[in-house]
Amino acid sequence: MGLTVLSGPSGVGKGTVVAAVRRLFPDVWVSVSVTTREPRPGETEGVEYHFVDRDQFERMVKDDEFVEHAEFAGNSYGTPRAPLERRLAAGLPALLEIELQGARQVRAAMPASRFVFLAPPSWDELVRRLTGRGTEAPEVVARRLERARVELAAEKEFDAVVVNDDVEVAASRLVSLMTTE
Ligand SMILES: Nc1nc2c(ncn2[C@@H]2O[C@H](COP(=O)(O)OP(=O)(O)O)[C@@H](O)[C@H]2O)c(=O)[nH]1
Ligand SMILES: Nc1ncnc2c1ncn2[C@@H]1O[C@H](COP(=O)(O)OP(=O)(O)O)[C@@H](O)[C@H]1O
Repeated sequence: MGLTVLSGPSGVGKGTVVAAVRRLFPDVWVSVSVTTREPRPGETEGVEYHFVDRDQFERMVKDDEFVEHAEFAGNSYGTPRAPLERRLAAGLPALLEIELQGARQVRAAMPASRFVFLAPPSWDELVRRLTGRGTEAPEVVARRLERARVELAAEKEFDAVVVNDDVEVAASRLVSLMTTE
């Protein structure tokens, strides 16, 4: 009942599944990451992310304010340490949605955590989702697809795999994995 880490390739639907978890299971606590990426339309400071500039991010790294942090497609992302530690110290479950390098850092630092891989129903469906979102320029999509190939190969490092076919089914599977021993 401690920490669950959700990872998976860009475009598989991690953000969508986590949004469904927030909606259907409002008691589940989800860590809010810090990023240097620009907010997308509809994103709100403090909800999807805390948006900071590079200097602020670097200062937070130096001050050891992150449990883990990584570069992804030209931006930095990190998990704030203090709120997560407060949550876990109280014996309550917590969910992180992070990319592969971060998941590996958490595995090294907190090996008792549960690692869940969100997988696409197929490669073609992954390409469709990543292209269909329409929020990134073509070269950014290409960079993310390249990265997705590497991330798909890491599936076997994870404790459990959830296929994101239906969003609500995937959200329910994730939450039941979080709450079973
Ligand atoms: N290591 C790490 N990765 C993160 C963190 N927050 C988000 N990510 C990952 O960064 C990647 C890019 O996120 P984002 O820019 O929101 O794009 P999207 O996930 O493709 O919608 C995704 O794989 C996220 O899971 C974090 O705090 N640490
Ligand atoms: N189960 C699903 N079925 C169909 N489309 C999905 C599903 N889950 C997510 N999507 C769509 O796929 C795209 C990528 O989802 P997103 O949550 O942004 O992925 P990630 O956070 O993993 O990069 C979005 O357009 C989203 O609406």
